Amino acid sequence: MNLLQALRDTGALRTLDNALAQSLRRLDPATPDTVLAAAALASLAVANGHAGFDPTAPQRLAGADIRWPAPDTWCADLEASPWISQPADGDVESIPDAPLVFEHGLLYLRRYREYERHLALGLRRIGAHTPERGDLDALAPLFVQLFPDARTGVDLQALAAAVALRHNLVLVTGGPGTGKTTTITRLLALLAAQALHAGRPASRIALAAPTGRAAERMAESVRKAVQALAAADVDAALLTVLPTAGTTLHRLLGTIPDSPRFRHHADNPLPFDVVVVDEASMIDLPLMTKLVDAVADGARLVLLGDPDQLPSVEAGDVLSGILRAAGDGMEFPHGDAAMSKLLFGEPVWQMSATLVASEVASVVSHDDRLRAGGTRSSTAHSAGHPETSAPPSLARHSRGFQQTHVWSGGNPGTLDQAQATSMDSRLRGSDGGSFPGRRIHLQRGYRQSAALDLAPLATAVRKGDAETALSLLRTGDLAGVHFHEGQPDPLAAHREQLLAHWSALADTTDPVEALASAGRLRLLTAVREGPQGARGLNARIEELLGGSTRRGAGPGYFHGRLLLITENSYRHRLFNGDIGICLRDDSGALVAWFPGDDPQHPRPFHPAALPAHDSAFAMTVHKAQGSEFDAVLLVLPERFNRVLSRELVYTGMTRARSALHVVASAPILREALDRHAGRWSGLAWRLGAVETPSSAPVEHAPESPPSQGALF
Ligand SMILES: Nc1ncnc2c1ncn2[C@@H]1O[C@H](COP(=O)(O)OP(=O)(O)OP(=O)(O)O)[C@@H](O)[C@H]1O
Repeated sequence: MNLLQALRDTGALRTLDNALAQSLRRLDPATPDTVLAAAALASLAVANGHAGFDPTAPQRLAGADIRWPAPDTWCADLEASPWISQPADGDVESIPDAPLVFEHGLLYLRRYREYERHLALGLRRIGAHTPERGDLDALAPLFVQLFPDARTGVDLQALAAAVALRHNLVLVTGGPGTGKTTTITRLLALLAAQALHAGRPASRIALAAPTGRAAERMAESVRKAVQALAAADVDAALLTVLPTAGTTLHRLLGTIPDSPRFRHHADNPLPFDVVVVDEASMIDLPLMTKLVDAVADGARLVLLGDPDQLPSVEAGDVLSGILRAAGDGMEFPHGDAAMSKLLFGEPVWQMSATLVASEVASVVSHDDRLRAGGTRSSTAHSAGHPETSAPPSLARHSRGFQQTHVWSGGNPGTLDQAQATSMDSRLRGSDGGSFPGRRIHLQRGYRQSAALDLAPLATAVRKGDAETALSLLRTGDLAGVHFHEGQPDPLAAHREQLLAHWSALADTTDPVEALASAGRLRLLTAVREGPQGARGLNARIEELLGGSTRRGAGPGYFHGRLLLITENSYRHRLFNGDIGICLRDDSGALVAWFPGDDPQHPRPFHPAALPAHDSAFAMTVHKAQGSEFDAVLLVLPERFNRVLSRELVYTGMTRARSALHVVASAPILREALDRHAGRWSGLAWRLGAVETPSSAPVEHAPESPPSQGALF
């Protein structure tokens, strides 16, 4: 049997994938079967979130039982096909007549290869502009006021702000509560001061995020950070020019009805000097390309995100590609005496020692936290054990220096100059090559909650350390974390508490109050279908609520029903992931309320006039990205499903603010943590990182067969 037929028989291909292969066959009946199958798989790859398809690892995409062609012969067939172009250089446009492109080991649909190429060029264009440095001495007093810890050598937030003063393309990454938004707010105050000193108008600043909820959360964090700066006596003239509202990327770029194009693009760039975008891990390849395209020449782009979260549902994994190409910022500000003086008030060689000391200190403090949780000794870590908690780049810097005074005393000033020079040369070896973007990874969590001690568990999950995660869950020592092992049905085990919460939602007719209460608890699922899927759970919850308290309500909608918008509607200004609630008004009519720009003024809709929506008592982790809830019940399926990954579990868990309930079995949790949700992408390579497509983090092949059906 031929390969295309075998793929069709497994049910792996979508109609669209098959249609592409069939049209190539119709146009040229001599097209080899291996090329047709590869074309279908390149199309399927995009639907699975990849930018292209790697023919050396097809089993990651489909069909455990298929006899795949030998990679060499398959690649040779692709290279010989007239349907497939092979550009001589990653920066040149591929031949428009060829619908496919084979480049750096990946077979792309041409459109996605061109998105990647445009994105790489656009990022380089933004990063290539060096911002005016202004009078750094004049900025120093404010810098010290904003980052009082910088001079003691433990402040990566200060480093991030300093890097962002010096570079136009900056990524500030870190887990929840590591101060990404706080840092950027302080950076914006520094930029305002720079403009004031130089007699220039204040920078025009945009705050944006992929979803409405994420944009709202970001603006809220910025407002809080501004209040904190005001309380710390930062000049009010600097704070009044800072933005207080956020917007979605779609609104920022300006949608055009019934068109995938936006009003802002290279020829009509965004009217902003600084564009700050939160939740960057959620942005897919086409949207990031359009955003970057629309950033004006000379403007800054600051991306914030948590690289351990799930990648975008749509094709891309863009953030991870950019991160792999960007330097880690640790070389900064080598050779830049004025900058290092601003940051550290010290000469350059001492600055390097300070940085290393701060990194070692952060690994130590992380180990201390783990030890406090009673889970493991810090000895192996402190000796530079490969399992160090720091990301690889930082861990690399930390290793080998632990015998110095820095390690024993934690005092950055105690290194001698030879040691510092040796560190300095290692640090210099870590720069971002030719790619001008810079990244700083914040490590210290500041959002301490007495109610929820999530950090040790989140760290174990992020690292894929299932044994530690299970032991933390089982001992029950982490405040606010509960493990419901062997109780796969949350509606059986916790029925009374859950129903009490949802019934209470209907106790009010005030939409502001009801929307606030709606965010208190959420069932998050890995999958949409099946007994532990969002769809089935919602149907059962609706029935339980209707049966217990809402008898007589009309079909579909009822007072207290939570709604989740599942498509973007610019006409309604409602977007995929927005959550609302149905309430009866004084006349008895049901009204669907959704948050507006001002939380005190939600917007009413007629339920029947809403864009596509589901119930939102339970929702998938994918849909919950960018949102937080007081209590989260994270429900994993009983059977293995290929959507499971450590990123999914990490994203689900970190949506919780004060209580996390994990409903899962140990084997499924182990399998989930053994897998990465990584994607095939050539972006890092295009941006100058040295790697092959298969050296990027990609998911492991599942041990048990994947279940079929729509997953999210
Ligand atoms: N250097 C700091 N010192 C003290 N508190 C801080 C510091 N940085 C941040 N915080 C506090 O930590 C909390 C989280 O900060 P912030 O919202 O900036 O984090 P984030 O990384 O943007 O979080 P998220 O990923 O959830 O958006 C806030 O209450 C903030 O005031």
